[in-house]
Amino acid sequence: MNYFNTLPLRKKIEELGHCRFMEASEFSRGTEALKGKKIVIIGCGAQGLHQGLDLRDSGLDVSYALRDSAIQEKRASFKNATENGFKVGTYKELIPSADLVCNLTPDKQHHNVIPQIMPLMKKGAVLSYSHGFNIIEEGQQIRDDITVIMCAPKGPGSEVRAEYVRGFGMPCLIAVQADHDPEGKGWDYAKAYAAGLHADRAGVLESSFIAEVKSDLMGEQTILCGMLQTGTLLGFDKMVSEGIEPGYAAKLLQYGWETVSEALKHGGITNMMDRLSNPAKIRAYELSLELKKIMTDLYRRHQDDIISGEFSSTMMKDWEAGDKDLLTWREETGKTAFEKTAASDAKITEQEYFDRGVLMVAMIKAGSELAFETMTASGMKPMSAYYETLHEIPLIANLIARKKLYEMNRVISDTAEYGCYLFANRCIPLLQDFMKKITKEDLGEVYGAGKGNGVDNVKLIAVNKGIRQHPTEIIGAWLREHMTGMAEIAVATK
Ligand SMILES: NC(=O)C1=CN([C@@H]2O[C@H](COP(=O)(O)OP(=O)(O)OC[C@H]3O[C@@H](n4cnc5c(N)ncnc54)[C@H](OP(=O)(O)O)[C@@H]3O)[C@@H](O)[C@H]2O)C=CC1
Ligand SMILES: CC[C@](O)(C(C)=O)C(=O)O
Ligand SMILES: [Mg+2]
Ligand SMILES: [Mg+2]
Repeated sequence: MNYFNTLPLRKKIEELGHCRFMEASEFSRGTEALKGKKIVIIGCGAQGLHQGLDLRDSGLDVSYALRDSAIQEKRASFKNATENGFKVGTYKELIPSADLVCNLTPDKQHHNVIPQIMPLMKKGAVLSYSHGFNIIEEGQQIRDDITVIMCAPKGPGSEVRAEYVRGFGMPCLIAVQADHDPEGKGWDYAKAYAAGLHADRAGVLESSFIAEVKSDLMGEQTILCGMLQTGTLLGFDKMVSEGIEPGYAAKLLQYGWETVSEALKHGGITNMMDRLSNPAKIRAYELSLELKKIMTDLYRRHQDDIISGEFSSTMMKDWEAGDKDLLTWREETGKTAFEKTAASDAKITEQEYFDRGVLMVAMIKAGSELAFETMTASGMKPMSAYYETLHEIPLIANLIARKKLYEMNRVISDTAEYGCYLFANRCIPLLQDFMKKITKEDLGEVYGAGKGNGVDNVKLIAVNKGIRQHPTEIIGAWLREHMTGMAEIAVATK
């Protein structure tokens, strides 16, 4: 049963808006609450492996409980854990002595996994999640003596590790589930968990399971994955139809998202737009306004379906059908011309990715502002919407640079992958007419080459104002001031 839908409106609003930026001083005890405690992670995939490596490097005692078949067949999860020197055991061997059990199995498995592990957990143990789907959308019941917490990194597992290794961290939302903190230790555990991932170096929000799940689903379906998939597939076909060499088009898209969105991390949309020439900036701004107009209803539809539970019930029907839709969509994506075209070895400089990628910049701007606006209009707070949109875009774009859309959809959760295809399959037809007006100058060639940097002052001032006054820029500037340790990512191609 959908837990969110059982709540009175007052409670829904309160939980959706639960968001407080946690000060560095609140993490002064670091990982102390978890020191000497047995942490058992279930599942050793995208989040499981990388969180485990971070927690161990932070001096904590981590081992992995895997299902019997994974151990017997020495599957990837078993290899991930053992080759990294972790202790591995069955549920029966490891869970009874665990102080903290981290459920890092795929969301679609939670309703199977939790009933298996719950009887094995010792009295008063803590159960943690990195996403609220099972508790909120499925209404999973947990034993009364168990404390239920969340530490949800706002980025892919591989990047949770990469940011830690770079000396920074991944922003996290932490939460303690309502009525599931019988000993009052939930927040201490959640804070220590976040500190173990070095999330406090990037920003930790005190949140709720509800705020996390409703914002996370929205971000991943729209701007983070669905929009990048949409822009990539449409952009590639457009460039090729305009006579741009396919290998070059593939390269511009594969590495372009990563390169242009890196500018976001450091200076938000303002900085990304400032990387364009004046005429290109005005063009990107105008395209982004048009895109926002066309896509507003689609973004709202996705958020509305997430809030009402329509999205989760549709996806759960697909789980019951053996992932019929998911697997079809995955296969279709694999067969697209973009996925099948290898990037050429043509040299594209870092600046050229901006100059030749005006449409990509416009899509990132439109998509991230729209997702931010839609989330905040639905009761989620700006800080949380910022992490879920702007901060995370480059972290997802990195995955496309590595191995195209395949890599993005492989690394993100099953829930995100499903939502990504769902959105892209709706957005691609919606943007057909818009794409007819797109020229090679908007994507593929240098915008306004040879025409100089001159523009109308009044227009430029209005555009700059429009960019800088967006609420995502206001909260972003404040949050970035707290991210002093952020390290630059080495962009794949410069
Ligand atoms: N992917 C990401 O980057 C992010 C994920 N999250 C959340 O983290 C959680 C984990 O997701 P993610 O890391 O993507 O998951 P993965 O799909 O990467 O990993 C799943 C792991 O769980 C194991 N597993 C699968 N099915 C079962 C089962 N029935 N019983 C026991 N173990 C099983 C798999 O091993 P084996 O099959 O060998 O048993 C595998 O090691 C989810 O709640 C997700 O929403 C949050 C933020 C980002
Ligand atoms: C963007 C997808 C994500 O929410 C994530 C990496 O944060 C996921 O579920 O994988
Ligand atoms: Mg997420
Ligand atoms: Mg997610």
